[in-house]
Amino acid sequence: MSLYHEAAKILDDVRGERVSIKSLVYGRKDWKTDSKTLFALATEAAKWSKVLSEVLERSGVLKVEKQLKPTLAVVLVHDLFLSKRGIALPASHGLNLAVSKHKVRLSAELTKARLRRGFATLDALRASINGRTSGPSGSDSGLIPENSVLAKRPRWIRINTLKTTLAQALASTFAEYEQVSRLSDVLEAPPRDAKILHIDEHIPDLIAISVGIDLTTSKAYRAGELILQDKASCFPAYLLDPQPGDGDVIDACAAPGNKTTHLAALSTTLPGETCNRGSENRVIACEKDATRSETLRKMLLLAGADRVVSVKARQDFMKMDPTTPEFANVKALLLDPSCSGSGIVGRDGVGIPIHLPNVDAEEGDTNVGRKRSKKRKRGRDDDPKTIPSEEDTAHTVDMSEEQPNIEEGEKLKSRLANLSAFQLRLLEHAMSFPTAQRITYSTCSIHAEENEHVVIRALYSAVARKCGWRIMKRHEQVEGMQRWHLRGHQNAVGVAFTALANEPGIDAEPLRPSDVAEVAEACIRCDKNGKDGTMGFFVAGFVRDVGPHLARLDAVHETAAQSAEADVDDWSGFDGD
Ligand SMILES: C[S@@+](CC[C@H](N)C(=O)[O-])C[C@H]1O[C@@H](n2cnc3c(N)ncnc32)[C@H](O)[C@@H]1O
Repeated sequence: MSLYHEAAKILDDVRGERVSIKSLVYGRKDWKTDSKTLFALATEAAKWSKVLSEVLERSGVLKVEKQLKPTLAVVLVHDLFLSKRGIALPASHGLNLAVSKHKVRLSAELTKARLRRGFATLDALRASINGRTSGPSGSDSGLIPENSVLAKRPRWIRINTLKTTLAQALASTFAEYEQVSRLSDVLEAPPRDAKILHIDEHIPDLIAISVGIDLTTSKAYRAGELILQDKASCFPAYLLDPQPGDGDVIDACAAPGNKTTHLAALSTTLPGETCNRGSENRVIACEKDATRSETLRKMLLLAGADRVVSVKARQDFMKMDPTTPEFANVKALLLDPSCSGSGIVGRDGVGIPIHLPNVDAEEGDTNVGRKRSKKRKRGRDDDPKTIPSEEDTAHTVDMSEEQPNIEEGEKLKSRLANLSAFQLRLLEHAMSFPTAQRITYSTCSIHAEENEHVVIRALYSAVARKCGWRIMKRHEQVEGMQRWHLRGHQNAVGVAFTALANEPGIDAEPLRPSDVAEVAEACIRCDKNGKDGTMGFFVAGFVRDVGPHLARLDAVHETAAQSAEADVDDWSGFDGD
C-alpha cells in the first residue's frame, strides 16, 4: 500500500472507529510507510479536510475520477498544493494523474475557499489552520473534536461586551436555547441538533454550546458580537483584571488577538457606565509577525476594539524600550508567547474532525464537464469576506508549531529548553516596565519546562528581585480564578527550584516546602481533553507592590536598558502560530 492509501485508510478508520490518528499510526507495526511521515500526512490532511472537501466538491472532480475515494482524494490534493515536495508519486502514476490533470480547476477552487475565509495568502490560511484552533481555534479552527469520543469539548463563545451584553445575546441569538446548569449536559448532547447552552461559572460572559453548532454564519458572529475562544484562553485577561481607569495594558504577543479583544472589553466601561478613575485605559497590542499583525488588525476592527487598542505591528516586544514616555502609564502586561502548543487539542491527532467531500454534492461554479449556470447569483465566491474566518478567530488559540508534537527524548528536551529560554527573556523584559504592577504569563503548553520552570526562574531573576516582583497568590486572584480547581504542579515547582539553586553563581534563598506549595497553588492549569472541556493551558500572575519599589526606578531603568541591549538571539518560537 502506498503512503496515500495508508493515510486514507487511517482517516477512514479514525472516522469509523473514533480513535486517534496517533494511536492508529503508532499502534501498528505493519505500515509500509514510516510512522512519522504517515502521522504527519494524516494529521495535516485531517486539519485541512474541511477546506479540501469544499475544494473537491465544488470542482466536481470526484464525479469524473470515480476511482478516487473521498479520503484518498483529500490526502492527494493535500500534497498537490500543501506539501513542499508535491505528490510523492511519479508524474505518470495513475493516482498522481487523476488529480494533477485537474490542477488548474482545483487550484481555482482552493483560491476561492481561501478568499471566502478572508485570507490574502495561502500562508495566512495555513497559519490560521495550524494556529488555531484553537482557535481560531480554535482553538477551534477545525480541530474541534466533533467526531471524537476521546476529546469531548464544547464550543466556547465569549460574548463581546464591546458590542453587546450577555443578556442581549441570550435574548436574541440564543433565544431558542435551553439553559443547562451543568457543562456535562452540553458535552453529552447530540452534536448538531441540541440547542442547549451553559453559562460558565468562572469566566464572566462566556457560554458553552454544542460543538456541532456552527455560529459563523449568524448575524451576531458576523457583527463581531461573539468571539469563539476556548475557556482556558480567557484566563489570562481575566486574571490580569484590568479595570477601567487603572492605566495602560500591554499585550506583548498579541495576534490573532483573542486576548487583546478580551483585555479591551474588560478595561472599557460599558454603555451607560462611567469611569470614575479618570480616563479609560489604552491597550497596546504588540505583534512581531507581519501576516499575523494584519489578522490582529482585522480582528480588532470586527470586535470594535480598534478604538481602545493601539497596534504595534511587526514589533518585536524585546525591542520595545520600557522607559520611553509612551509607556509611562503602563500598569499591566499580558504575556502569551509562542510555545510548543502541546496543549492544543489535535496536535497529537486526537480529536481532529475529519470532513469528507460529498461525491454527489452540487458542484460550484467551476463544474467539471459542465457549463457555468447562468442562474448563478453573484455571491460568496465573488465577494471575498473580510470577516476573519472561524479558523482565524476561534483558534484563538494560541498555536505554535506546524508539525504535530510527536518528538520525544533528547529532541523534545532541547526544543523545550530553547522555548523556555525565549519565554523567560520575554517575561524578564515585561518585568522591566517601570510602572507595571501586574503581569500574566501564559502558554498553551502542558510541559512544566514552559510553565512552572519559567515562573520559578522569573521569580528568582535579577530584574524580579530588584523590582520586587512576586507571584500573585491564589487568595489575591480574581474570584473566578481563586475558585478554579486545577493548580500548578508542586513537583515541577520543586524540581525547578532545586535546579536553579544548584546552578553556580545563583544566589537563591532556600525555598521552604510551604513556599513550593504556595507557588504551585498560585499557578493555574487546564487539562487537555479533560472533563472541563478546555485545551491544555497554563497561566500565572505576578504582582509588584509599587510603593517602596518605585524608589528603585533607576535600578529598573538600568535593567531595562540591559535587556534591550542584550544579544537576544531572537528565538521566535514557532511563529506559524
Ligand atoms: C501564542 S500566540 C499569541 C496568541 C494571542 N495572545 C491570542 O490569544 O490570540 C504568540 C504570538 O506571539 C508572536 N511573537 C513571538 N515572538 C514575539 C516577540 N518577540 N514580540 C512580539 N510578538 C512575538 C507570534 O508571532 C504569535 O503571533
